[in-house]
Amino acid sequence: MQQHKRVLQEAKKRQGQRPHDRKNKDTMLVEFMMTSMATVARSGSKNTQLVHSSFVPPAYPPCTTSLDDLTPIRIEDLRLEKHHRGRYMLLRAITPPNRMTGILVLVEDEAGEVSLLQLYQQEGEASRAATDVVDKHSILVVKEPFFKTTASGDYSLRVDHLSDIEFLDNGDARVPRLWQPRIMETGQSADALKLEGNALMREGKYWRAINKYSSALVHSAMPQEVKVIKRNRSLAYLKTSQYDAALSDTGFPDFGEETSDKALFRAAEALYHLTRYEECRQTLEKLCKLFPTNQEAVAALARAQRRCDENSTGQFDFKLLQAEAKKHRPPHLDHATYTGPVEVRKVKGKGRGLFATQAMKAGDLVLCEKAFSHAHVDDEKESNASLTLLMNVETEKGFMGGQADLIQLITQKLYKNPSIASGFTDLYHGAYEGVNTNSVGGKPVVDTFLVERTMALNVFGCPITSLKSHKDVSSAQDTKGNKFHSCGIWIKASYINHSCLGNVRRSFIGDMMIIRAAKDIETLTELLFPYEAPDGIYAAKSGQKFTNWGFVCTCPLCGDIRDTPSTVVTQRQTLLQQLNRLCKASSSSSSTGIDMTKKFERLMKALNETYTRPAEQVPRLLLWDPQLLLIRIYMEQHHLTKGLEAIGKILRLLGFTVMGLDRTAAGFVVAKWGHVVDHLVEVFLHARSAFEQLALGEKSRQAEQYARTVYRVVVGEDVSFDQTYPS
Ligand SMILES: C[S@@+](CC[C@H](N)C(=O)[O-])C[C@H]1O[C@@H](n2cnc3c(N)ncnc32)[C@H](O)[C@@H]1O
Repeated sequence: MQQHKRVLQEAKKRQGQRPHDRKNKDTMLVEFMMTSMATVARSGSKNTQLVHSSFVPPAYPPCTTSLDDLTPIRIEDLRLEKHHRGRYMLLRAITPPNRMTGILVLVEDEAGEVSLLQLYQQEGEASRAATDVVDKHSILVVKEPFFKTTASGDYSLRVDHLSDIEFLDNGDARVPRLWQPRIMETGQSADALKLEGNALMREGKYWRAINKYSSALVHSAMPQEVKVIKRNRSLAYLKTSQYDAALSDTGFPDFGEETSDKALFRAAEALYHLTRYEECRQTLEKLCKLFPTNQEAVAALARAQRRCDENSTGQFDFKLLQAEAKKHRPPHLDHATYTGPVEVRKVKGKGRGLFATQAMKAGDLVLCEKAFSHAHVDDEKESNASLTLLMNVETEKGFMGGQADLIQLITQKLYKNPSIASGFTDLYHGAYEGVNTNSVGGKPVVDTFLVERTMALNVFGCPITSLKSHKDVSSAQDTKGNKFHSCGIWIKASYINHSCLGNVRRSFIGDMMIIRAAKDIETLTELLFPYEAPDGIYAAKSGQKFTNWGFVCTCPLCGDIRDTPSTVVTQRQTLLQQLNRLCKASSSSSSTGIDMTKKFERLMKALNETYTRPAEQVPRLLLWDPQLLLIRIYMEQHHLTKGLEAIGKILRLLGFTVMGLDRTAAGFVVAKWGHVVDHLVEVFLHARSAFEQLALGEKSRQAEQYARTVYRVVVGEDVSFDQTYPS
């Protein structure tokens, strides 16, 4: 990062200069082809991790001027480190593309001058081949070109905003004569072009088919023919995830005369992907009525109905969701979002926040939200994967893997489907001011840097499922400390502010985020969860944990960390070390004698005395772990009274208020919920076991209910409870 900063500073010194040491065309061609060959060789070799690293330039806005109002500029006239505002370049690719972090290609202008062109935020190879984006002989326009020095000291045109580039069709009047192919499509009929489009569709070349159909439309004047070509193009748009355009091509919402089943079906598909489930359902109902023998439509209607039900009732088949998350890679699940009784409100000092509009009980479903965008990183797969590393010298932040991929995924989604962009662009994006227009000349404008900033302030890491991480944590298999590389954006959940001691908790099943109340919540309470799970360590820099998010946490735990003198922290550490030694000794010897447990209790008491604020206000997160060990020891030894006492202690350490953890017939009640951790399931199950052995059936059932509630909060559902904890 520092080295690149120096490169950038050096480059800045040359800002505005016209470079006089540009390489000639032949040298550039040879060098480019050598680099391309090396990329291919690297990607083909086994057991190598291909790291594509790239430095993000200082943020700059996309072009918001219509092409008609821009004037041309040639490569020769470009100045270094400059955005040539008000200008455009007409270019032709003279090489096939090379895919690195971006797509690289050599281009020439009409004067035959050559430059490297770097295109960023283009789709990944898996969804669109680089040659489908730009290939040898592609003709394109770069709006307000940015010319810069590359990390290797060469010069390049760099395009970060998708909307700053426009590809021209051969038939386009702006294509210079010199670059026009010998056989022009202008001579072809609309019907012939449509047939070519159909052939490309059959070959799976959807992007090229779109171009063919678009050319056909230019040459067609007959309404019926236009309708057919558009209907065909709508399928190509669906295949390339351009749902707004697909919907528009079907003639939705009135479809005109003689509505075809294909148009209705494609409109319904587009609506489904735009998550407009109710309109999708209505369209399919119409289709089923008009074409009652269409079995595909019947199945699609049933699917749309399920999404509508999930959306309105919050009833999900969680067993199915878990099975799907296990099976699908990436784990992108086909389900709707349910939004519970919540609303966005302003909060003093925090911008906006999410509030409960109804009282909720611990375990209640607040949100079950489908990711707006989700980047899956297979944590188990280590080799031969390509990894993107983006470094922003301006903000001194780096994005790796999932987060770097997410910027590209979101940018593409917004560019392809402007109708759903506002959900994302309305999210908090700090001080970055985006451009105040979202379309120019009927084409969407997407600001990559706004996407990057918004992503950084709203992204959440996620496991493949919280069920898996719960099992890992419970069996002490979690060696990564819950650091997940997959990540995503969940729009509604993004309005939730941070507190280390939140009242709701998020969990995941694939790309579905499930938020449940982790406490009983009163109406109009602000919903809060920890952005990072608190560890209870009293370190001086704990308060700086959230500087990346632009705030300092003021929750009671962080307040206590700040107020606790270092002498107390040292004393606590010494006691904890003694306790750890004792734990190790107990695990290596088969018997855990009375002496040892007494020592344990003494140390725990001494540790508790180092805290001044009641655990009800500030949970003692460092202590529940050893306390759990004590519970296990007592339960193993069938010291049920001691076991129940120890359970009461752990719950109080975590801020719970409980009653009835004894041998009496009085009910076992959690009067107030504290901080929920995964191991609480085990704690309540120990209580169930103790009560069972004491023949206190009702209390045992109650303890199991609490275990299930905690499980629901940490895993997201409780249908898998019996399998995870067979009795
Ligand atoms: C995911 S957004 C949460 C919603 C945001 N408050 C809004 O207005 O849209 C994260 C941003 O909210 C603000 N925020 C979250 N928790 C906060 C807290 N405890 N105190 C102050 N600001 C907080 C910070 O600006 C943070 O970067």
